[in-house]
Amino acid sequence: MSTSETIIAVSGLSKTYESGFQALKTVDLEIRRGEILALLGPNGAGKTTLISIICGIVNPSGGKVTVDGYDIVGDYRQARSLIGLVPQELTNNLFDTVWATVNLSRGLFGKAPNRAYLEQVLRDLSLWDKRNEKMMALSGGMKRRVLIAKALAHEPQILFLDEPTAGVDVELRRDMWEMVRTLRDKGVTIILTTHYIEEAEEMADRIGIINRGELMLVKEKVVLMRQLGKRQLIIQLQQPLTALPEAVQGRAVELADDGCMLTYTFDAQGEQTGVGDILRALAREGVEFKDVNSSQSSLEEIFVGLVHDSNRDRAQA
Ligand SMILES: Nc1ncnc2c1ncn2[C@@H]1O[C@H](COP(=O)(O)OP(=O)(O)OP(=O)(O)O)[C@@H](O)[C@H]1O
Repeated sequence: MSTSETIIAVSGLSKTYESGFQALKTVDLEIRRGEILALLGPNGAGKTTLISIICGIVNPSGGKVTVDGYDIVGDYRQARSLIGLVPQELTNNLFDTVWATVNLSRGLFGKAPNRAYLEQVLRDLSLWDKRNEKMMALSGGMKRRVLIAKALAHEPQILFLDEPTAGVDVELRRDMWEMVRTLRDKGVTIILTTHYIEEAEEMADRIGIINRGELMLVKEKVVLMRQLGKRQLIIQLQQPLTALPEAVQGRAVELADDGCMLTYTFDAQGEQTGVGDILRALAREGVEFKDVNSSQSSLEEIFVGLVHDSNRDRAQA
């Protein structure tokens, strides 16, 4: 096994479906061993297409992907055996039991039987008590848990989760996050696609944003939030103001909430935030504060801003 930092290398990857629709346009991406990478993007952005190509389900139209050095086309079996995929859609044979489903999946990858390992996987996913039940008798949430167990059955080094928590209840979502963290602690590389930005915010080490078949950026989550996030100082006033105080005119200060609140937006990265200046200037003018606090824009605001700006630029082009 290679120990290089990159476990999946995607270069110049493109996909045009038979309909002529170009779902991916020259994607380059290096996924690091042991990281949790979240791929965010609106509906139809190309997330599933990208994952499906890496997992060997969809053929690329151009470019190259290697998984731990194995080419996904030329060395398909080796590459695929390193990967577990939890797809969006339920794909199980409804007449099989939970145990048979998971055991069969392990066998398909040519792995020797390992009852103890599979028992642990089922226990971790709260499925052990259901092991003898037929798939058709399970609830939707339980079926999803089986999809995860199936993906883990052959002890993959890499786990892809395609919108793992779409439509699942709070408990399953929490269990899934817990499981993802445990797997990461064991060194498994995890790639998840999601519409839930808070999920990426909570879980990911790095975040990739896909829009219209293009990977717009891939960055460390903390860097992304620091670079693109804006901070805001929110000042609640004792007495409403009818106009912006002169001392803060020309600064990024706005009067809101019928004159009862002042907001000051500043660059979170800047060396000088200007917060002290603003507060002193207001105090000098006799403005009295009821409450002062600050907020950091969320990943959701950053994401919406980025995708919105890019779509607007395209429309204007
Ligand atoms: N087999 C196919 N033939 C033609 N077009 C397809 C095919 N599969 C996907 N597409 C199109 O490619 C685009 C990207 O789809 P994809 O499923 O990769 O997006 P996604 O980002 O995963 O979206 P979602 O968040 O809705 O799952 C969509 O416009 C989709 O309609």
